[in-house]
Amino acid sequence: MLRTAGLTKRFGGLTAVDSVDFELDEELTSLIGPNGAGKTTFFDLLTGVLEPTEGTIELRAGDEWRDVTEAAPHGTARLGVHRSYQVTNLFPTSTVLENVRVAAQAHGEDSMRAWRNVNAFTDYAEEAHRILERVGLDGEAHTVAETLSHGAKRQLEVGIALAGDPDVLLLDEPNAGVSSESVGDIIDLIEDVADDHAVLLVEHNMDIVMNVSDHIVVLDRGSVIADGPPSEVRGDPTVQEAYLGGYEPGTAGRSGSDTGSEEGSVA
Ligand SMILES: Nc1ncnc2c1ncn2[C@@H]1O[C@H](COP(=O)(O)OP(=O)(O)OP(=O)(O)O)[C@@H](O)[C@H]1O
Repeated sequence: MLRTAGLTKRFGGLTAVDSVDFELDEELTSLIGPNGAGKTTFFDLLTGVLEPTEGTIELRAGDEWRDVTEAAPHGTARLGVHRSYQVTNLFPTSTVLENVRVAAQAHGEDSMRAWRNVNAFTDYAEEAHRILERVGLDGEAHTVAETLSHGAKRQLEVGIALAGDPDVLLLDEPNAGVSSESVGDIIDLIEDVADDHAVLLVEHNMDIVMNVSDHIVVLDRGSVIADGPPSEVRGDPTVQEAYLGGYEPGTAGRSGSDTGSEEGSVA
């Protein structure tokens, strides 16, 4: 679905992403690594927020690979790469339904869908309702977004990303700030969207990562230090030393990185 070759980003003398060769298939891949490893910078490169210093990014379109290295965020979104943001990216005073409907409409107008017609408003609202059901927010359709719990906001962000009808979904810490009771819902949501999207997940909660991932890529100081299924990556001594030293499995009820050093999370 998406691949990079030699992808590099330097900020002055600091190499934040260092010659990364990466491929995302129809699966759920997690990108993990210590704070400052380059995960957010890698996401920013994939979505066109940052321009690479070197290397290429390609997206598969049918049987062909399309070079999207130079694409701006709007362009990568139109080509099917959508991201749910670590920092909340909602219209806070609009309802849950409005947030998703507007995203669906923006995408529909962009892609000039055939069903754009006089009933378009209703169509987009119906699509938004379907998405809300999928992300578990159908009961909150008329709630004002800013009044939602942290967990529900993360669900809404995923809903907004889904409204763009993505092929590739980049999930940026969907568990950040989520209460322990809601972690199970977030896991269910991640697994559900991974059924029909290629998903790249950045997440500090290792219980979530080890549970949901088909594949894990470990970054350390901008470079890939390990790449494989969870069972392999977990036992890799280099990964243990660089990142997983403090990880104790089986504590998935705890929240993510922005609440500090929690059981099940390493940073
Ligand atoms: N705009 C920027 N200008 C200069 N340096 C930057 C910039 N953005 C990131 N960096 C640096 O690049 C490195 C990688 O940062 P990045 O935020 O990508 O790491 P991360 O793995 O996402 O970390 P975290 O887990 O804390 O979110 C860090 O050393 C960071 O200080």
